[in-house]
Amino acid sequence: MQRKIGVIGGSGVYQIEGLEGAGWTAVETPWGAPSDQILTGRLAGIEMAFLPRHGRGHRHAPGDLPYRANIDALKRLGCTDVIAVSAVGSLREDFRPGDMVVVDQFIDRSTSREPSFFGSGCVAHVSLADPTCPALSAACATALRDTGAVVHVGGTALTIEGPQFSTRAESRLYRSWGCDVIGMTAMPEARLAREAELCYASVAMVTDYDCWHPDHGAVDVAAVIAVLSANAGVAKAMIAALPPILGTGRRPCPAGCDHALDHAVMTAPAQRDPALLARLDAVAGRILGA
Ligand SMILES: CSC[C@H]1O[C@H](OP(=O)(O)O)[C@H](O)[C@@H]1O
Ligand SMILES: Nc1ncnc2[nH]cnc12
Repeated sequence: MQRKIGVIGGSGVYQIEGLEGAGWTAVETPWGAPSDQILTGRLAGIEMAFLPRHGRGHRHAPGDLPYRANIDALKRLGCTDVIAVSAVGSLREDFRPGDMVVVDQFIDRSTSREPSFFGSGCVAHVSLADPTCPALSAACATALRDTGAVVHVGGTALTIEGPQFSTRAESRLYRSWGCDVIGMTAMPEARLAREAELCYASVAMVTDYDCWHPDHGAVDVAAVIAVLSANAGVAKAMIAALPPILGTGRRPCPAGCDHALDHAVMTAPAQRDPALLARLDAVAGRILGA
């Protein structure tokens, strides 16, 4: 099987360079339109699909993002792997602005987002115990080290609803929970990638210390943009370094990300809603035969 890598670019990452045969494509999905057109092409022989999470020009707020359409569109285009790039605040002293964190756990404090492709008419429960793909995450960590960035492997990301940043009391609370970084978009993106049987890795750039740190001012957008601008090349350099690490071919995922739905669907075949099954054609066609 050929590998195809989807990249979801976060704040400050609205396109990637160097793709052969590059072109922006509009993708329709049963869940609506994705955040933007998708840039496809090849990087050192690997098929790539890049989607700016907030759209070019940063049009979409984190609470209103078409999370389901974004993941469906990447799956529909044939992506096997998704690398999600995000700007995050740090909740610990030793994760400094400019550092990169390969996140491997999430706590979800978002409040008004569609968290699943499934529902009444086709009920499914996938495991999220280990929500990121270890092999893809390890490849990202290797590629990041090649860029010379300071890399932290492993970390728990807390997702807030936003769009406001947190209060100091919330920031201290999340630290007391053992969270390492804070952002607004990792959830439900990671949930949906697992339901769509995609290998998913979360690569976060630390842009600030949120508002808990006594020696740093509270986060604001100017501070985030200053760090993103100073480190703009890191995420793109990571992507450029990935092809020789990953290779073009793809074996079954050792962690089983690509078979996440094997024992997940509860609804008896005769009770399944044909309209929902039709919407699940790309995401769950492998097991539903849709
Ligand atoms: C400009 S800081 C707030 C904004 O940036 C992050 O976006 P993304 O995760 O897409 O990089 C954060 O989650 C907020 O949406
Ligand atoms: N401190 C912070 N809180 C939430 N999202 C962020 N994105 C970047 N910094 C953030």
